Amino acid sequence: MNNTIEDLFDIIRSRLRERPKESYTVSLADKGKPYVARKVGEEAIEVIIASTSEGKERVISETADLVYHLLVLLALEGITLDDIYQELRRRMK
Ligand SMILES: N=c1c2ncn([C@@H]3O[C@H](COP(=O)(O)OP(=O)(O)OP(=O)(O)O)[C@@H](O)[C@H]3O)c2ncn1[C@@H]1O[C@H](COP(=O)(O)O)[C@@H](O)[C@H]1O
Repeated sequence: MNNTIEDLFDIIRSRLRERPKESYTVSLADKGKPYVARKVGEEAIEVIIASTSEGKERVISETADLVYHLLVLLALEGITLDDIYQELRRRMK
């Protein structure tokens, strides 16, 4: 359970390398980085809406969508989770 984000990120990166036809990740990436970045913004707005008016279950579901789309964007940027962890650790007081 603890490594779920790492596992999902590995799957996303392997989809982008191997490009299987049925992959949502590949179809998303094919629309271009600006499109993926906008999806991250949309999913963030959906988290806000869920949090202000739709309840905990919807917040969990929309957060999962947000995390997935953010991981796809990071992969397209060539950023690793270690890069993010390093930055978080640098700020840690
Ligand atoms: N975790 C996810 C995940 N979360 C959300 N989504 C997809 O993100 C989309 C979000 O829905 P939206 O309504 O916002 O978007 P949409 O209308 O379907 O699509 P757009 O035309 O707006 O791009 C849905 O189609 C979800 O299926 C995900 N798609 C894939 N994964 C995982 O990513 C990995 C790779 O998946 P594939 O690339 O499909 O093999 C697998 O482990 C999957 O389980």
